[in-house]
Order: sequence, then C-alpha cells, then structure tokens
Amino acid sequence: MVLCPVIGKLLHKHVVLASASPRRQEILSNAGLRFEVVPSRFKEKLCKASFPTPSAYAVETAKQKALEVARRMHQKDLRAPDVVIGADTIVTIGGLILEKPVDKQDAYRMLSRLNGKEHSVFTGVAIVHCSDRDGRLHTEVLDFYEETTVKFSELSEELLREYIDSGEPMDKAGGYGIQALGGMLVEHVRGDFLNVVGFPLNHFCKKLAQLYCPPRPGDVRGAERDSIPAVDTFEDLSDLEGGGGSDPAWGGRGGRGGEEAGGAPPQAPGPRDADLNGAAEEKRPPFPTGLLELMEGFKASKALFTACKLNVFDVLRDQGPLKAVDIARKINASVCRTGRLLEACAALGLLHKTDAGYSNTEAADLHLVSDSAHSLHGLAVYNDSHVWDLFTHLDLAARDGAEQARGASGTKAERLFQSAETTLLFMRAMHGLSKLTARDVATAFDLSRFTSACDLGGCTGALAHELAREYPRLQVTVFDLPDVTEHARGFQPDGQRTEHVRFVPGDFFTDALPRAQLYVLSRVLHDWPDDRVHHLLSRISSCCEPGGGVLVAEAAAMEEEEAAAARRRGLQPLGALLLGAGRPRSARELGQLLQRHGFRDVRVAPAGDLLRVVLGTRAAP
Ligand SMILES: O=c1[nH]cc([C@@H]2O[C@H](COP(=O)(O)OP(=O)(O)OP(=O)(O)O)[C@@H](O)[C@H]2O)c(=O)[nH]1
Repeated sequence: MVLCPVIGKLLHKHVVLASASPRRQEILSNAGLRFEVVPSRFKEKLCKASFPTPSAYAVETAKQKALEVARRMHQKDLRAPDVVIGADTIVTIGGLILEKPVDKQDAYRMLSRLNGKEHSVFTGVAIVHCSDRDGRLHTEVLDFYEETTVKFSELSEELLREYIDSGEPMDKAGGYGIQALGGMLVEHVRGDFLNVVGFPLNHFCKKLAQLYCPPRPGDVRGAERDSIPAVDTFEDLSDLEGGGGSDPAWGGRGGRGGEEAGGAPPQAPGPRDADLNGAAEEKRPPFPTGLLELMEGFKASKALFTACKLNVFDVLRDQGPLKAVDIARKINASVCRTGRLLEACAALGLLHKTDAGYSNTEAADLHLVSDSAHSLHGLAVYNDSHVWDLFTHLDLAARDGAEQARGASGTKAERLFQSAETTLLFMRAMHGLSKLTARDVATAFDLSRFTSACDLGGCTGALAHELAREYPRLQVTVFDLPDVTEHARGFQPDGQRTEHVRFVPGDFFTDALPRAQLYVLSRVLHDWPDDRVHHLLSRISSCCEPGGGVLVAEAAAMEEEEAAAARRRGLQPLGALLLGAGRPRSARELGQLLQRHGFRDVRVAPAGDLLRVVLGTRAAP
C-alpha cells in the first residue's frame, strides 16, 4: 500500500489500540492500520498538579493506558501483542486541564470557559513495544505529544445549552467534538486537526518513520528527521523491517509537539526544517507553557491559602451564590481586592462564576470549607502560616544548612508547640491529611488478627478511630507528646467506638511505650534522620511480642514508580532540606529497616494515591 509506507511497517505485527475512542479507531483504520481494540482500564486520575506541563500529564496518561493493556494481555495469555498504542486528549485554558465532562453542568462550565477564547488541545501518545523475556513482559516506550490551538467564537448561552442538549459533549475532551456539531463553535484552528479529534496521525507517522525507517548512511534525507519519508523511499519495505527496541531512532525528536518521559530529550531545533511538502519552514522552540506555569504557581497556592484563611469558601457554602461586594462585606475586606481574589479562585477552578455571583465548586465544598468531613482547610492555613515562610528561605537552606534558614524561628517542634494556637494549627492540618488517608492505611492489610494497637505520633487520633471502626476487636492507644494529647479532645468524633481509642501522653524516643500487639507509625519516619529511626525501631522491636507487628505508612516510592507519583514525592526532600532532619525513604528501604530490627514477612501495599504501607511481623528473637 504505497500511500502508507510507514503504517505498512506495522502490518505484520500484532498491534493493539488501547482505546475505546471510536474516533481514534476511525483515524487509524482510515490510515490503513490493522489492529485489535482493547480499551484500557487505567483510571484517568493522575494528580495533575504533580506534572510540570499539561502535555506531560497527557503523555503519562497515554503511557499508563497502553502499559495497563500490555500487562493485562501478557498476564492473560502470557503473550503480549507486539505493539500497544495509547492516547489521551486534553484541553487546556488558563492553566486548567479539561477532560471529558462528567455531566451537563460540567460541560456547560467547560464550554463557558472556552467561549470566545483560544485554547490548546494536547494529545499524548505512547507507542509501547512489547516482548517476552523468560516469561516476563519487557516494554519499551516511545511517547510524544502534539499541540493544536483552537479558537472559539463568541457563543450565546442559548447556543451552548442547545449544543449540550445534543449530547455530543459528553465523551469528548473539553466538552466538544470539532469533527461534528462542535465544528460550528470553532473560529479557527492552528495545527493538526486530527490531533483535536483525538489522534495526531501525522506526528505518529513521523515517529513510525524514525522507528522503522532510519536514514541510511549518506542519505541526504537523513537531515529531514522530522518528515514522513516520501513514498518512493520505500519501494522495498521488507529490508528495513525490525523491532524498535535497539533502533538508534528510538526516542528521536518530536515534531510540532515534543518528547516526554520515556523518549530521549528533544534535540535543539535546527535553524530550518523541511515540512511534508519539502517547503522550508522556520522552526521555533515549543512555547514554555509549563515553565511559565511553574514560575507563577506560587501565586495560585497563595490565592487558595488566602481564600481559605478569609473563610471565603465557608461563606459561599452557607450563603452562595454571592456577588463580590457581598462576599467582601461578609469577610470584612476591600471590595476591589476581594473581587480580584475571587476572579483568581474562579480561574483556578475553585469557584464557579455565574450571573448570580460566585459559588463553591464541588472540590471547594468538599475540601476547602473549614468544617466538612474531608476538610483540608487546616492544611491550607498551616501551609500559609508556617510552610510558606519556611520555603522563602530555601536558598539559605541549600547554601548554609537548615539551621541558618530557620534562623530565630527554632526547630520544628519549638515552632509548632510554642503556643496552644500554633499547636492547634498544626493539629488541624494533620487531622485533615490523616482523615483523607486513614481508611486506605487501615485497610491496606487485613489487621483483624490484632486486638491492641498503639499509634505512635497518632496526633488527633484520626487513624486510630478508623482502625477501631474497621476492626471491632481492636483497642487503640494514641501515643503522642503531651502538648498534642492535651488538645486532642476537640477532634474526637461523636458517637460510636470512641471508647476503643485512648490517648497517652509521652515521647516515643524516651518514655516507656504502651504495650500493644501492633505498633503503627503513620507519616512519622520521614521526619527523622537515620540514627533516630533506628533508635525508635529498636525500642518498638524490644516491646513487640513475637507474632506482633509494625505498620509503617509513608509517601514512599515503589521501585517501578509511575513518573507522576515519583515527581510528586520528589518535592519531599525540599521539606527535609529546610527542616534539616528527616528524609523520604523508598518502600524497599522501609522494608529493609523493619527486617534489620527483627521483623519478618515484610509486605508492602499501596494506600490510596499518596501513601504506601509496609507491614512486618516480629520474629522470635
Ligand atoms: O474535538 C474533539 N475533541 C475530543 C474528542 C474525543 O475526546 C475523547 C478524549 O478522551 P480520552 O483521551 O480520555 O479518550 P477516551 O475517549 O476516554 O478513550 P480511551 O479509551 O482512549 O481513554 C477522545 O475519545 C476523543 O476522540 C473528539 O471526538 N472530538
């Protein structure tokens, strides 16, 4: 098939499209590709904030979609396909990533945001080559993305509502389908149209050309690395057939878009590159959207913290929607400044803005009001008043050490417990975080064989209560500093099973540890350097009876960590740098620590998105 020489390279391979998108299937089969469709079951819920750019998010999602299918197929038949293709399309505007709307209201919010403006559409693509090595799946990933800019006309509310009622937006990134009715919303498109529809065919073919048709030595076309080879270059397709793994072209440079993790870094663009028609075109470096977002990111955090501190979300939960002037009056602030803060919160997706005024988004109602079950309000206020200040001295900490950076403000304990007010601030922050993760930690392993547990540094008892709720036979002791236990009463849940949780004041480094079958250390060890961790574990080990256990929960990386989580955890050493004490440890390292202190049968399990839990059983000495 002369029209698709590079696609032809895949004809003899078992190719799988890891996508349920009918558009992707259509684009690729129209291009002559033969493939099996196995929709990915990968849940598209990577933490967007942990990616430096929206494109990196799309690429990682595409990669995870493809890898999930490769692993599942290999597991099922012990035979993976030769190639798995994954893709993910997102829309970005004003720093926000829009995916498929969850309901009509969400579609309306998305389309209103895009109305009259220009936005970017990114599709991340992953081409995964699979092979079997001694029964184990081996994968090599080439990934890339393409960006297209789309401008919407000014659209009336009526038109948007009618469009949403057509049902078209619901399974489409950004809430519109440019190939159908949604085409009427669009004033102009800059870049690859098919990229918007869901698959950047042109860039994909260039990648295949790099993989399967590397330039022959002395071939003048070698310089045109970015172009799909002209048809006449490939009269004899078979002589170049071969796997992509060891191919020097593997991981070559991208086109208008670029490379992401897994491929080689983009090469510096040449002064001129040839386009498909051979015409010379000025090559510009990709616009550094992600970098600019990072440069401005601190303002976004500050806006969120400030709105929390001024209780904007509480006011709107109780009385919203409200106009800026009314909110300003209720929070006792200047109308003009409040207006700007509210605009910023709306742009960050924390508030909705309609003709009736501002109202909370679902996330704000869940997490940013001060008294909800899943509130992170305390964490925002603590980050604003303590962590923010600390991070302004990051340069000093890097240069002169943590002591200098902390200056007169003292050690972490000194700062946190200098007054009842600061202690409570810290406890509220920890309470929100613990409640968020407690259930995942409590259920990561079946702990029903234990009848007593001691949560060391258990703070407000959020995890202790979850353990008591999950395991009816369990009595839990929360062991924490007297400054903490003194204030813990105010955090106790009403009602059931509170009699199964008790608080004992003490310092786990110096005071006798309460007797228990299971010792729990949740988000404790990262605060301490190695010598202190050994000291603590040896104390636990000598209290723990054979058959008893120790359960450690940390934001610990696994060996083959997905890039997103690794990046998120990558910020932790900054905290350690400033506090000058602890450090994050990998799940493997935590397991080795437990083994060193006499715990056997060490197992690791994920606890939600944030934490890993390591459980060890005390062996007979
Ligand atoms: O103009 C258009 N823009 C986008 C689309 C379609 O939107 C979806 C994007 O979603 P995603 O990348 O997550 O892919 P899914 O459909 O969920 O399928 P997977 O199984 O691959 O996750 C995509 O279908 C685009 O085609 C459109 O049609 N027009």
